[in-house]
Amino acid sequence: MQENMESKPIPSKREATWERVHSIPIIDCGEIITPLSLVPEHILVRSYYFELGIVGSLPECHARKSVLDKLLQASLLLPNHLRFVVLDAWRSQQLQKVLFKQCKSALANIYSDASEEEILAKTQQYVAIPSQDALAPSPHSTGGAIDLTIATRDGVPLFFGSPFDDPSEISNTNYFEDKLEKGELLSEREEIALKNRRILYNTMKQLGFVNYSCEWWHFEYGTQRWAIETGKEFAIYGPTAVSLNPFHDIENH
Ligand SMILES: C[C@@H](N)C(=O)N[C@H](C)C(=O)O
Ligand SMILES: [Zn+2]
Repeated sequence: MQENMESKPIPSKREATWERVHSIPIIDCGEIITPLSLVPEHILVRSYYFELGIVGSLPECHARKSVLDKLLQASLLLPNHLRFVVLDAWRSQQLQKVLFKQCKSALANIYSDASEEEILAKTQQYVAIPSQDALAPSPHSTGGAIDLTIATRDGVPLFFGSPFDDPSEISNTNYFEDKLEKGELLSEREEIALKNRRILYNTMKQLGFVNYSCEWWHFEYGTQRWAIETGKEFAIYGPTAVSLNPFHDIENH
């Protein structure tokens, strides 16, 4: 199974604009949002922004129930010595705002000659505009978006070629595939990153997730982007809220 996952190239794609993404209707199916840390034998959860102490973050990661179910099934496709590590999933509006602001100022520092408009456009490549608009939500506010990586069961994070949330071209899911296509030789480390990106992409894809092509770690199910890429007429997840008690639904039945 592993060989297939790491040898299958990631197809290149043209990412839809945010405008196009937000033009897709949403009919929320009302599915519950659930904590992701209750199946640690298959999925590890490290709430990345909480560990960084960013306001608006939670110690737990939450997603829609089907996202958890699919993630669990995808985890069974991973080679036995590997495990998914979820870094973020449902996101509060407050957190989305902080991430947007932080990324914008980091990019403004890097591209000091760029105009405000250019910086804004670049920022939107790496962080969605904070929105809980029922027609145009940021993907993470729906519980259908998930940021994840892979580690070995003995605790070593796999190498993906760029750190999580690095706002640069090397984070493009296809970065190493593109190099290969151009006939460039990959170093040994780059070969490893290429294979690890393929493993993550192909396992998630098999369960119906779509990847955001600027970020090797970002996947969606049930969202507007998912609807575009899977040919659905409408998205099934709109913006939602999280109950801080994971057993809330059980207690209410
Ligand atoms: C901030 C980053 N981890 C991320 O999730 N980016 C996408 C584009 C988003 O904010 O939806
Ligand atoms: Zn994300």
